[in-house]
Amino acid sequence: MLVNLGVVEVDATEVTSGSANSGLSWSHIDKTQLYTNGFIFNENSTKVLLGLKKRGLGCGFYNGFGGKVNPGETPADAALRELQEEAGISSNLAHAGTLLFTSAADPKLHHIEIYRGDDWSGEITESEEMRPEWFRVPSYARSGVIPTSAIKEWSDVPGEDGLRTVPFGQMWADDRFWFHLLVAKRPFIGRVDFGEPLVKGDLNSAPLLKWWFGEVNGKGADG
Ligand SMILES: COc1nc(N)nc2c1ncn2[C@H]1C[C@H](O)[C@@H](COP(=O)(O)OP(=O)(O)OP(=O)(O)O)O1
Repeated sequence: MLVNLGVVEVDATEVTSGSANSGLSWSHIDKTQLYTNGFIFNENSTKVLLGLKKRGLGCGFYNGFGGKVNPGETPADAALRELQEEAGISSNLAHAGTLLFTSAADPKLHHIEIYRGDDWSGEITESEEMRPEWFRVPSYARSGVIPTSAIKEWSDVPGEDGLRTVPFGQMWADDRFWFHLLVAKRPFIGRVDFGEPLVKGDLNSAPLLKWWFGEVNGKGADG
C-alpha cells in the first residue's frame, strides 16, 4: 500500500502505527538534518555491536554508530566514516532502512539512513563519542515489535556467553518498533513525531505523539 509519511510517499506494509489523539496530523517540516546509523552483526545475527553514546544527541543511550552526513558525502560514505571514527572499524555496510523523526524540542526533521554490516575489519575501539559493546540478540527481537514486558524484565547481568541482551530500555524509544526488521534484513521505513520530554533533559521520556512503521515492498528504500 502507498503510505504518506508527511515528507515522502512510500510503498510499504504496516508493522505498527499509533497516535496520541485520533486525527492528529504529522507535524510540519521546515528543515531536515540527514544522519546515518550503522549496526554490526556477527554471523547468524546472534550478536550486535552497539555503542554507549558519551556526548551530544542521545547521550546515555545505546545505539548503532553514526552521525551527520557532511556536505558532498553520500549517506553510504558517511556511514563508513562514522563507523571508523566512532568504533575504529570498517565493514561492508548494506542499506537497511530509513527513519524520520521530529520532536517538540527540535522540530527539524531528523532523517536517518540505517545500515547493517555482517562483517568488520580493524580493532573495535572506544572513541571520544561511543563505548562499543557486543550484546546478545534475544529471540523476541527476531519475531516482531519488542514487547514492553521484555523491556521491563531486562536484566543487567550477563548470560553464560558473557553478554547482556540488547538494552531496549536504554535505547531510543522507537528502536523497539523496527529492530526485528533490521535483524531479519527486511527493508523498513518509519516516522515518529515525539512530544516534549516528561522529565526535563530525559529524551527517552518524550511521549510518542504519532508513529508509523512498515516493511518496504519491492526493492526497498534506497539510502
Ligand atoms: C529520535 O530517534 C532516534 N532513534 C535512533 N535510533 N537514532 C537516532 C535518533 N535520533 C538520532 N539518532 C542517531 C542518528 C545519529 O546516528 C546519532 C546522532 O548523531 P550526532 O548528533 O552525534 O552526529 P555527529 O555528526 O556524530 O555529531 P558531532 O557533530 O557531535 O560529531 O543518533
